[in-house]
This record gives sequence, structure tokens and C-alpha cells, in this order.
Amino acid sequence: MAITFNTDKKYDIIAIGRACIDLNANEYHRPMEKTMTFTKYVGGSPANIAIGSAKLGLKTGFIGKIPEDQHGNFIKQYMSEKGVDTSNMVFDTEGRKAGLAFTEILSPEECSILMYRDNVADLYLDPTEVDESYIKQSKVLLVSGTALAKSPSREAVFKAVSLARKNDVKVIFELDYRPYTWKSQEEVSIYYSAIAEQADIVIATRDEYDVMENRQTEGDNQETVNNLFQYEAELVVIKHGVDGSYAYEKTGSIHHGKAYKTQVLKTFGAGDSYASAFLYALMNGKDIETALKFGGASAAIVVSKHSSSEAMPTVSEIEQLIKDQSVD
Ligand SMILES: Nc1ncnc2c1ncn2[C@@H]1O[C@H](COP(=O)(O)OP(=O)(O)O)[C@@H](O)[C@H]1O
Ligand SMILES: O=C(O)C[C@@H](O)[C@H](O)C(=O)COP(=O)(O)O
Repeated sequence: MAITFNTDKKYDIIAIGRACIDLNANEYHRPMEKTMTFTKYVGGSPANIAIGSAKLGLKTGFIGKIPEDQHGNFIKQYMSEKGVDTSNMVFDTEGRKAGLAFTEILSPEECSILMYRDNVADLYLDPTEVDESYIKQSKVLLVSGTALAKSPSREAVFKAVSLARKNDVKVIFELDYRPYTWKSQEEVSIYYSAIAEQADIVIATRDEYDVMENRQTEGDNQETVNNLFQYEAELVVIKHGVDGSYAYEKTGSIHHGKAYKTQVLKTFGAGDSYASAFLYALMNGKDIETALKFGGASAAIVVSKHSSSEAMPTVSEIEQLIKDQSVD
């Protein structure tokens, strides 16, 4: 089955959350201590998803707070050049900074991210900076879970979600769990659950659902989806890394999407590229099986490249990879 969206809207996706800086190690296969040079990219999961979606041709906008400095200017200019509407990205006037994510590429399987997110501008997005007249123009509001980590960004997201529901805008919740900034798993669980209960589509890894469910051991996919289907969700996506992903429909249908073979350079960027291509396919009326292929192929392309945002693929690159590996 395909998911339907309100067609009478100017934007396809408006994302809310952080737009930051990634500093990706230029020297591979060595620890951070021995990494001397980095390349700068725009980063932050929802910004990556917005950029990836815009590159695929979706009409995309962004709500977020960025620093009023050279990094903020870079972020805004880059996103705008990539086709993201930045009219609702506000500058922080209190001297707060951009979040930085330094990446360590130890091996294709072992990558980690060292985040610097103290006093970051994005977590100071205020509810008064969330504009109903903007949100109501979109088919989808894409919420990043990290924006729930602290007030006032947390309240800004709650406001955005309630405005989306009021104005027939589908809410897509990407759990995007980053331990940094949260006080405890209990706290994450409370706020993630509150937004997941209002979301039409929920996307996350199995590990992230375990955090949302406040579990210490791995939970069961069917139990997770049964719980979410008691609320607003019509589609729940559970990602399992190299084992691919599953999409569960409220109707009871279950679909599996495979991971594509690729020359892996680093593991990060998979989730964001997956989300942008999965959503692109859904919003273009493709069925869920096809959307899973788009997500998996897009992720395979990005993990073979150096960045997350700049490496986002085009539709024809994704279609080519799907075609090349269609018999496997
Ligand atoms: N090493 C890999 N090679 C190919 N595809 C991958 C790889 N890792 C992840 N993917 C693809 O990206 C999707 C999302 O990855 P996953 O690791 O589950 O999420 P996240 O990056 O959000 O933690 C997977 O379902 C899979 O299709
Ligand atoms: O989300 C961040 O703040 C860091 C990202 O920009 C970084 O590129 C990354 O970790 C992406 O990984 P993913 O969320 O697994 O796609």
C-alpha cells in the first residue's frame, strides 16, 4: 500500500531541530588522537534529512536556531544553496554556538562521533519562534528526537507537533537518539513516547525503540508496533543496520528492506540518507516496498562517501543501485 499525503500544500517536508557542523576525519583508520585534519560539512540529523530530501527534489523547509556567527552563516547559506527554505531558521542573539560533531573513522565498522553540544543554539529554539502559518503549508513535519532533549527547544517541538496535527500536516518522528544532553533514559522515554503517540510515521533503529521503551535489553518489534498502533501511527519503521529494515503498516502488513552491498567507508550518515530517500519515495506515491529500497540504496551510497550532507545521492544514483542489485 502507499501512504497518502495532503496534496494541497506548498512544501513537502518541513523539518524541525538542529542544523550544526560535522568535522569528518580526513585520515581514515586511525583514532581521534592521531587524526589531525578534518573537513567541514553541514550536519545535524534533521538538517541532513532536509538537504537529502531537497536534493531528491522534495520541496523542503527547516525550523531551527543557529548561531549568529560565521558557522551560522555557513549553515544557512549551504542549506539555502541546496534548495532548503531557510526563512524560518532564526539566529540566536545570546552568543550561543553551533553544535560540533567530530567523527572518528577507525575502520568501516568502528566509527564514533565526539559531540560538542554545550550551550548550543539549536536547543534554544523558543516556542514563540514556531510559526503556525509556516507549518500549515507543509505536507509533513519531520521531528528529530534530539530537539526534545532540553527546554525551550522541547516545548517548541511540542508546539510544532500540535500545530501540525491541527492543520492536517503529517507528523514523522525520527527518534535520532544521541545520549549527549539527556539526563537519563527515563527522561528520554517520557518525551519520546509523548511525541511518538502523536506521530503518523515513526522511524528509528531497534536500539532507539529500546530507549523509548526504557528497556535494558532488546525488545520485540511486534510489541513495539502494537503499542504505537494504539495511537496515531499508520506506519512504523524499525532499522536493523546491515540486516536492513522493516516497515509495519497498521493494516498488519510487514515489509522487509534489505541493506545494499557497498564499499563502506564509515557508518554514520546511513540513517539520515535512509530517511530522506524513504520519505521521497513515499511522498511520490511509491509503495512501501519501493520506499524501503530507496532508503536502503541511499544509505549504501552515503556510507561509501566521506560526508553525510554533501554525499546525499540523486534519484538516478539510487535507482541505478537498486537496478544493479535487483537480482541479489
Ligand atoms: N554498512 C552498511 N552497508 C550498507 N547499508 C547500510 C550499512 N549500515 C546501514 N545501512 C543501511 O542504512 C539503514 C539504516 O542504518 P542503521 O544503522 O539501522 O540506522 P542509523 O544509521 O540511524 O543508526 C539500514 O537499514 C541499511 O539499509
Ligand atoms: O546528527 C548529528 O549531529 C551528526 C550528523 O550530522 C552526522 O553526520 C551523523 O552522525 C549522521 O549519522 P546518522 O544519523 O546515523 O545518519
